[in-house]
Amino acid sequence: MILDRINDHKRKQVAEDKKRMPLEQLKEMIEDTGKRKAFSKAIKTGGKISIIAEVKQASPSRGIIKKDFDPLDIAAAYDKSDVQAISVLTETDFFLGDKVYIPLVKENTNKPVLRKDFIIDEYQVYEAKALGADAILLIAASLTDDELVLLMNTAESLGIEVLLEVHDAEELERALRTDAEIIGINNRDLKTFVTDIKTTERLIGMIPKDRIVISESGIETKEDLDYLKGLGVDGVLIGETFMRADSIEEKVKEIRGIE
Ligand SMILES: O=P(O)(O)OC[C@@H](O)[C@@H](O)c1c[nH]c2ccccc12
Repeated sequence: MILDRINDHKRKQVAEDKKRMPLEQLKEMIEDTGKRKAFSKAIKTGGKISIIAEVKQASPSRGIIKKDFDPLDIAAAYDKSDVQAISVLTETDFFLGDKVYIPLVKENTNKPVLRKDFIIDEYQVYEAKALGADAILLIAASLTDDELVLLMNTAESLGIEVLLEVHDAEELERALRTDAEIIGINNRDLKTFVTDIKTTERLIGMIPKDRIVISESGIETKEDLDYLKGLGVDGVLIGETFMRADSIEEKVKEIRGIE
């Protein structure tokens, strides 16, 4: 299964990273920006659906998505567009991301940034903070309940927010037992790569109104956005559709229904 493969690989990488830069040293690089909750504030618009736009070069299911990939250009386009936050893939071997893309992107925008990676160790949460991320993704399918609580507590202590991703009812039940404020429903099954936007419809009814709900993956058109809005999601996470667009700014307008 691909998710297990990625996580196994990640465990080895984190072990090497810890040798290169021990946690104590990493902690010294963390600055307290005092900026808390920037991510959830930005995506709680109180009205229109919010968009988290992703910086994504490739994926294991699609291969290379964007050939002339320049994270700075993409960040600049997202900065000018009606998107509320930016997700940056930092996983190197399956998604061709890079940790340095976070500080790079932050140079070109003040919008909050989510670190999108396969986080299985506290070390990576400290790293996300040192890189300047406002939020991290945690994937319920990759973590035990105890690991989830530990990583969420670490994030909380650093003033970094968590988008907790689920794909099915069982994962969602586990997520709801934590105090995760932001729940992501991934329409893509990370075990099979099958994407079905109706996943959101199947799960959203279980989620109490006080949580922020983000629908992730496979969102391509204005119709998709309208459909998800109708289901009551607060926001969407979109990567490929923007990466394949000739103009990101035009694409954002198109799916928002702005002429
Ligand atoms: O490119 P898409 O289909 O718009 O999907 C974006 C995002 O949801 C997807 O990249 C994603 C969702 N959860 C993940 C976990 C790991 C890696 C990637 C992801």
